[in-house]
Amino acid sequence: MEFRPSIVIKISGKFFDENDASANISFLRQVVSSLAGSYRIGIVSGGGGNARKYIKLGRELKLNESYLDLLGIWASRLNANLIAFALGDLAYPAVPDSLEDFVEKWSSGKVVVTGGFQPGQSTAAVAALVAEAISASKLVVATNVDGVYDKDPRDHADAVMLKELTLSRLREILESSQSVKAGTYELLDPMSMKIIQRSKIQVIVMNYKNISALTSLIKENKAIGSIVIPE
Ligand SMILES: Nc1ncnc2c1ncn2[C@@H]1O[C@H](COP(=O)(O)OP(=O)(O)OP(=O)(O)O)[C@@H](O)[C@H]1O
Ligand SMILES: O=c1ccn([C@@H]2O[C@H](COP(=O)(O)O)[C@@H](O)[C@H]2O)c(=O)[nH]1
Repeated sequence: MEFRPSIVIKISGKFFDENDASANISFLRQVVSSLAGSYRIGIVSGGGGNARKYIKLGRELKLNESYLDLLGIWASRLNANLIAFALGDLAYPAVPDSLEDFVEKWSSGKVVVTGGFQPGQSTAAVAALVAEAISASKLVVATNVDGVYDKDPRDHADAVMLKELTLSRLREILESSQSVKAGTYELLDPMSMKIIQRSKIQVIVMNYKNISALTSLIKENKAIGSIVIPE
């Protein structure tokens, strides 16, 4: 069988909270179907508004962080199931619950869609772990901003987008917003950055509104969003 390079696409949970979420998912399906003949694709989805809603309810009920994370994991798995179902025959029809399970399902040759694995991390860490395990050539982080900024663009109108940056610079930028509390992770959590560093995974952060550009990003190496150099 012909070799197909592997890529991982991490979709922010915010993707599922947009008014046009079903149109977004249809676009994603078109892109995945146009790439699947030449690339092996792993998809990781975030938990989004559902995760935050259930984590907030759990926090009001004084549940511990581990249970709150589990609620977030279930929300991310719900989103993952939606994508897997929408991809139909292209995707493995069940969502993995661990890295071992992911690898087993990956051996089917199909697209594998996953949510969270275990408490204490975000789905960005899952994406990095999966990318490492399948030796992905790229990890694409599709989120609700155009790339990595020198500070959080949600809070700073003068934030400047960086087309290229090192992982160390990204770590410095995200340092002040790094948290390991359920539902509060932003963009890339500490665990994801450790894995990216040790396996030298190339990361591209882009806006999911531009999802149709994924094809030229993957096939032609077109510069889109921010590229994070793992050094
Ligand atoms: N320096 C920065 N550059 C870009 N985005 C940043 C930065 N600092 C913080 N952010 C925030 O990170 C958010 C993106 O994180 P993202 O939505 O990918 O996380 P997620 O955990 O996958 O989402 P969710 O929790 O909704 O599932 C942006 O909305 C942005 O406000
Ligand atoms: O492996 C994982 C993945 C996720 N969580 C928890 O779920 C929420 C939602 O995931 P996001 O990546 O933030 O969208 C996350 O905040 C964690 O609380 C987890 O524990 N383990």
